[in-house]
Amino acid sequence: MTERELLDVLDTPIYFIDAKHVVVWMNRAAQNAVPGIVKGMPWTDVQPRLPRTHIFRFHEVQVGGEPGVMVEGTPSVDPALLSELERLRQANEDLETILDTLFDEVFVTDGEGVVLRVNTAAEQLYGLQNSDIVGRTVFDLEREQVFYPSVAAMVLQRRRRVTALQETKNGHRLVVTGSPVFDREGRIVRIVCYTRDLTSTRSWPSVAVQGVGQGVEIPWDSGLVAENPAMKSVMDLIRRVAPTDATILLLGETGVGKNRLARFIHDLSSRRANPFVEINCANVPESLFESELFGYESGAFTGARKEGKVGKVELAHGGTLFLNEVGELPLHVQGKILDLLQERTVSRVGGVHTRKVDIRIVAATNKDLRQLVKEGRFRDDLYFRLNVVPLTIPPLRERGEDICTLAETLVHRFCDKYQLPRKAIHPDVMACFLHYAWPGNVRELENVIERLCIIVEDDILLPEHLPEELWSSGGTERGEKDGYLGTKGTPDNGGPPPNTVFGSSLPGKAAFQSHSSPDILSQGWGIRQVLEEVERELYARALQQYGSTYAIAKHLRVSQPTVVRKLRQFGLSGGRALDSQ
Ligand SMILES: Nc1ncnc2c1ncn2[C@@H]1O[C@H](COP(=O)(O)OP(=O)(O)OP(=O)(O)O)[C@@H](O)[C@H]1O
Repeated sequence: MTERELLDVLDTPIYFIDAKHVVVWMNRAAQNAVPGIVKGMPWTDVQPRLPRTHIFRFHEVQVGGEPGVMVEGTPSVDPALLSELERLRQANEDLETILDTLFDEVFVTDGEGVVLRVNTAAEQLYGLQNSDIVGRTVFDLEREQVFYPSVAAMVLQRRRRVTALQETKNGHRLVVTGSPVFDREGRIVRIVCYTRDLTSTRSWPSVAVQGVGQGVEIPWDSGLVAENPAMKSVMDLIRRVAPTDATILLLGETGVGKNRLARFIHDLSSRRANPFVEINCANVPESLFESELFGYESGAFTGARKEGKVGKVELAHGGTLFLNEVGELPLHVQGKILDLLQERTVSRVGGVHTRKVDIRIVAATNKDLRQLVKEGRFRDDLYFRLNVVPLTIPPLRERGEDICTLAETLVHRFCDKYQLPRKAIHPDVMACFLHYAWPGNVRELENVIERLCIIVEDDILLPEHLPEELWSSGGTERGEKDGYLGTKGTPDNGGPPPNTVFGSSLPGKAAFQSHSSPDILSQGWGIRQVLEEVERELYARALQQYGSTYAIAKHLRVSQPTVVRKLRQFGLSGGRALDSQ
């Protein structure tokens, strides 16, 4: 190949000009770039016609054995475009740096569930290089159990923010919140997942996360939350037995939702248009039981209404009779209930007639009926009659998935109810919720959240807003029994020593003693003020001891952003310029 043939195959336009400034040769790219330029043309005629899309450089060369010039054009880039590109490159670099300094994992996908970015925290959580995650779909990663379930997949399915518990292949237990980002047409274009690792701070709820998308579809307007697999099984069974007339016995601790489920059973049955009548057996005085249940005829007893009274059983005709707290039924009434269950007839107190009733019985108790039978306080024949379809509702502490979803829906519900802007829940708060034993179950969670929604002015619920029993739940009965690690911790498990604040384990105990001494009472300090002072002191000492906000976060078992916020709040500078915030 000759030199000219070689230049002809190049994409860059090239012109050769001789010593008299006349074009003596040009390659094909040059002919295509500006048609009409021919050999022999003076360069002064050519130059104004050169395309602006190129930058032309001049090189001194020998042309036909004499000094000449080779003009070479390279595509030019708009300087504005160049600086925009540079700005974007810098912004991207900043974003990567910010993401990588975060303690927690951040995971971003597109609207198809393809992973676009993850920060370095992810490598540790999933035991994979970022390059092994980016570009894959969350569905594949879920299938390969790199993590399970995929919260991004749940967000795609539900088109709303989702918080759920997740387990990773290498044994990390995470609380993940995924938020959708929509475009103007309402399409999901990004899902941003923020992850909190709970592995080292608590035991996992006793039921592992499984079966997302399995189980029952609860009617959207039931408002019932059942994401936990054991709870899903309960709902599954309810769905199957509700349409039958089978007697159902709901078992479970106080506040787990027995009442709510009894109504749900009624609503799912063909009796839904007829009455749902509840009698709370714990609230009826023993002497009034029979008349409450079965009614009475006029003049049946002294003090009775002249016109008589229809009992609850008759009122429930065609519908459902809900015997709440059935374990409290007096023995003599138990026999009558047994008759009712067998005969489906009722006779009013003081009456001679029996009436047929068409009722479905749902009963509930938080007592151990078998134990009551053993103690002779509950008839065994009635127990067997009621125990046709027993449904045990797990306590809330065993339903981590439900805690997360309930907490979020309740925050929305109460903020809407009180016409307040909706609040977010900080992952540390969620972790406290997951720690806590919830002796009052869903009812207690409802109360806590309602109170928080009203009291907290910030638009995010933070650990310091929680009532004491919740933020110190690592030391609750459950925490200690199960070996949970909480904010109290123990020296054995790497947490701060017990009673760190007022105890003798920390050096410089004297600093705290002034607050813990009886003097404090005479100073008229409120508990909040005392706690704040102690917290300030603790942060001050941690800052002195560890220096870095990351190290403080690790030792105090809070997130690094919380440390930064606290140090600011208490006016404590240092911490290596707050470790880049
Ligand atoms: N799965 C759930 N989803 C949403 N809300 C629930 C759920 N379970 C219970 N709740 C709510 O929790 C509160 C307590 O529920 P409920 O009164 O049904 O409990 P319970 O087990 O009958 O309590 P008790 O034994 O004290 O009578 C109610 O406000 C109820 O609506």
